[in-house]
Amino acid sequence: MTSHWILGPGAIGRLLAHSLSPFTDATLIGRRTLPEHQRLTTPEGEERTQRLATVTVAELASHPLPSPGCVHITTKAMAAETALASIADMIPPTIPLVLWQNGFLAQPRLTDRWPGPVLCATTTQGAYLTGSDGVVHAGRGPTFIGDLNNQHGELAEVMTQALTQANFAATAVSDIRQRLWQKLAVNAAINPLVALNGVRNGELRSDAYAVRVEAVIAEAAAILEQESIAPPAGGKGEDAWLALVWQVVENTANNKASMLQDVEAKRPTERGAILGPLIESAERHGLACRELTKLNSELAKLEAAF
Ligand SMILES: NC(=O)C1=CN([C@@H]2O[C@H](COP(=O)(O)OP(=O)(O)OC[C@H]3O[C@@H](n4cnc5c(N)ncnc54)[C@H](OP(=O)(O)O)[C@@H]3O)[C@@H](O)[C@H]2O)C=CC1
Ligand SMILES: CC(C)(CO)C(=O)C(=O)O
Repeated sequence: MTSHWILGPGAIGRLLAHSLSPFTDATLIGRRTLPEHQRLTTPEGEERTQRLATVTVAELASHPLPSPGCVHITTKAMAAETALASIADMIPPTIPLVLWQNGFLAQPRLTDRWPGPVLCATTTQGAYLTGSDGVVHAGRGPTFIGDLNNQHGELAEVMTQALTQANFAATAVSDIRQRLWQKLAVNAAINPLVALNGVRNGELRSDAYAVRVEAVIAEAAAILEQESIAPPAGGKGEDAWLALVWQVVENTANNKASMLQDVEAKRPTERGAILGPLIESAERHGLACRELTKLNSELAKLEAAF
């Protein structure tokens, strides 16, 4: 992979740019001008400043760059299509995309609409921004890459090699759809409740919230079965999902989940990409989704007040 454009210079976008830049040609593309000198704080607390190639969409339009080898889209889920549309005239439609969003919103839509290959990544790397020139790499974790129709296995291999060489450990997989939905299920059980109640993940274990967590999992487990998404760790149905969610709550007890961070910053949440596909699937299959719909409405009401 010769050159990478990274569209969406947020936490994941900057982490990717910091990782790739020492090894290959990587350009961060955003809506606003960013300082060239960007600071990365590693999980070990080390600070490194690098000069990253950054450009705005407007600058790209007036001073085109040579076509890249691929475009990583690292916006939030609801912004991915608009972001791609803003540069679509500047790249051949055969360029491979890599979608880094949580949930399952941008992935099926862009797989259907983009003529070139569309890879999807699901990552457990953790990162957050500290102003316009800094990103904190809070925790390392694996990344899995594949495409929804399993037609681009070789490309996924090339991409994971480029990332792994840049110390961004990644593995090509043939079951990315399963993995995206599994992560979505965990996010649906944790994120809306902590965001609505302003609590850290571990609080969900208290009586005040546990019943609602379990109600979400019961609805999600039935929906996932209809979507042919295997329960985690070879387990069976709702119990396996419950065990996974409580394990993640335990492991991330002290975390402020991403949706809570969005609510605190009065930013729109990714509810449409996380709760949306579950509710849409429940409606299609005639399944109950009262708790999921209630969470979605409560979040919509909260966001409307921002
Ligand atoms: N951060 C993390 O640890 C993890 C994040 N993810 C997922 O990765 C995705 C990205 O998350 P994250 O990096 O945290 O999000 P951020 O909010 O930090 O970054 C999103 C970036 O996209 C930019 N953007 C929005 N619209 C456009 C546009 N039209 N053109 C160009 N840039 C645009 C924003 O810029 P602006 O400032 O102009 O709004 C911002 O820089 C999400 O789906 C998230 O769920 C997954 C795993 C871990
Ligand atoms: C698993 C969880 C909920 C951990 O905080 C997460 O992925 C998020 O914050 O979005």
